[in-house]
Amino acid sequence: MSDAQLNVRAVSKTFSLGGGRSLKAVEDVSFAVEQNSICVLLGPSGCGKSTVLRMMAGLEDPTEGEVTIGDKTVTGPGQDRGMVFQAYTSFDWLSVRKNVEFGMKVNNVDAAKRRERADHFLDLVGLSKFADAYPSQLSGGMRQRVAIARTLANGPEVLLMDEPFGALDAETRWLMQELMIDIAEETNTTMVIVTHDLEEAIFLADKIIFLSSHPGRLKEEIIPEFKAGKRIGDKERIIRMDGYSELEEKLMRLMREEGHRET
Ligand SMILES: Nc1ncnc2c1ncn2[C@@H]1O[C@H](COP(=O)(O)OP(=O)(O)OP(=O)(O)O)[C@@H](O)[C@H]1O
Repeated sequence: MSDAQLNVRAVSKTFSLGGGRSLKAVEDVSFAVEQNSICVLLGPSGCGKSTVLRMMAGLEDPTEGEVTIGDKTVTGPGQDRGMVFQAYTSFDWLSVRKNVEFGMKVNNVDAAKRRERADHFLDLVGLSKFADAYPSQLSGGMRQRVAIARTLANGPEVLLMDEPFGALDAETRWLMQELMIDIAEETNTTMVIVTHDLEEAIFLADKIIFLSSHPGRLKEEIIPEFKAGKRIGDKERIIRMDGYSELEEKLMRLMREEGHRET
């Protein structure tokens, strides 16, 4: 596949720790994210997943290398990319609908269009009935759905998500993962998702980028071949498919190797 929308090219990141000390968090990482695909960044804690995602978002500058979207180099945040974090980032003094309209309002989208788009994305994430509620009245999973709807309503080409379901209980997490498959199918948004949850990675990914730790290097690029290029929106089904357990075992082995390397 050569229709990559996003390219991470030979990217390294060294953080200055003060007092003349520095930490190389990411070293010479390259990979491509194809248009309309879901790419999962996986690896042990501290391997640099968030740092790579933040460079894609333009929130950190690479020390070496570059991130490109189409033929443009990323030099800072931009409306072509939307970001969803683990922590709920809703505006608690605004209703759910106003939360989703927020970015559009900043961009001077007219009121009728804002409302129409907000209602569309609230429907997509299953929150139409809660449009007039306030975030404090919602569960964690619902608040994260507000954040996703708000980000999608701004029309990004790429959705960047950093452990988006990390704070949720197992059952809600499961439902959110299934929802993300529906959203990817419906909106054709390219997604890059950071996780350290193996099951989440296998379920969501068209491609898994596995990073090794200290510094984060590309250890393996894995296509879950057993899905045969299709997205399976049903977790119970995917877990029973031939090839699922083999991939899970492989990822567990990679995680264990990297865990041992750290100690
Ligand atoms: N702003 C910063 N200044 C200094 N060091 C940093 C900074 N941000 C990240 N690091 C370091 O870079 C390394 C990679 O961090 P990063 O958060 O990208 O890893 P991660 O794989 O996302 O971890 P986790 O899964 O635990 O969230 C870590 O050693 C971290 O301490």
